[in-house]
Amino acid sequence: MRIDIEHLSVRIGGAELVADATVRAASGQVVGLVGPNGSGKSTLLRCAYRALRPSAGAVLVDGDDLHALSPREGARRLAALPQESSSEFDFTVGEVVAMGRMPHQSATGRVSAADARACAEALATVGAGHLVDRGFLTLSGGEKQRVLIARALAQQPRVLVLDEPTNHLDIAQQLEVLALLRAAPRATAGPGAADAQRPDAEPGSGPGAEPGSGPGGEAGPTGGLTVLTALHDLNLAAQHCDLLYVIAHGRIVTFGPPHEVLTPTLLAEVFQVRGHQVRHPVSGALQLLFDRLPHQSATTVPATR
Ligand SMILES: Nc1ncnc2c1ncn2[C@@H]1O[C@H](COP(=O)(O)OP(=O)(O)OP(=O)(O)O)[C@@H](O)[C@H]1O
Repeated sequence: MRIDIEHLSVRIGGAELVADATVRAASGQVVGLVGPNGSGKSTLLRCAYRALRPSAGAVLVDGDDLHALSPREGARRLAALPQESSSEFDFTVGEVVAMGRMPHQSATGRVSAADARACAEALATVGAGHLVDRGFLTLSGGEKQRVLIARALAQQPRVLVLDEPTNHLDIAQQLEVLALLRAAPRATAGPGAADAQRPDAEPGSGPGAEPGSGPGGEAGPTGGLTVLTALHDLNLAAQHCDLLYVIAHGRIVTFGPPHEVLTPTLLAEVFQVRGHQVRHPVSGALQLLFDRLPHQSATTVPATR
């Protein structure tokens, strides 16, 4: 199932927080949204999981306007992990994860064997099965984050929208969670899903290209978990995302495979750092090294609002 955020704008109190943003994730892709603080990532994602209604544009889930679907149908298709979602639930971990099953339950709210199985699997996936009887409030920040990811997985969505899922996680857990998100599409995808994750099978990309308009752009495989996630850590984004969209001042400035997007020029213009692309000495994966940009040579993306 794909998600297409089409020409989306958000205006609040006279300010345009997001302007004409188009972000597309084909079925089974892991798509990252990166940008500096205050660039509009959370605002865009809040529209993508229905917490905010856009002023213009649309969020399409498999071609249907998400904001026109019933809440139940929307929640069956799409789950979210908001940025500040560590709500103070006075429930056990098992009860918090079971909340993810609500879109699938009858009006009586009776917990079926399928519900129990989905919750147990979700907790096991994030390595938190042992926490099931703990009070949510007693967990560490990282444990809470993993439980909230489990709640989203228990919802068995086809599209997962996450805002900074690695918040509160130590480095091992950051790598674990992102590997998990990458593995999820392969675990649940239909035939051909693995192909869609190859860089050479990704949509047309780069500045000026229409997102999803290139070879393969409309050809995501059927089935599979589609992930759209905001990430601050550009190295994690580079290593775990098929495609990156870069947002600055509420506008998408470029998108494409990480190695094409995270160029020294873009890192200087958008993130105000001097960046170098290197390869991991063992894995060969793209790595970014940063240092401060000399102040006098800093260039900035023109403000759009
Ligand atoms: N309800 C609101 N009213 C007014 N301004 C808002 C509102 N929500 C967000 N903003 C502003 O919109 C801009 C974008 O905010 P947003 O939270 O989307 O950025 P972000 O890219 O997610 O930032 P960060 O990386 O710091 O989390 C910020 O300047 C923020 O102050």
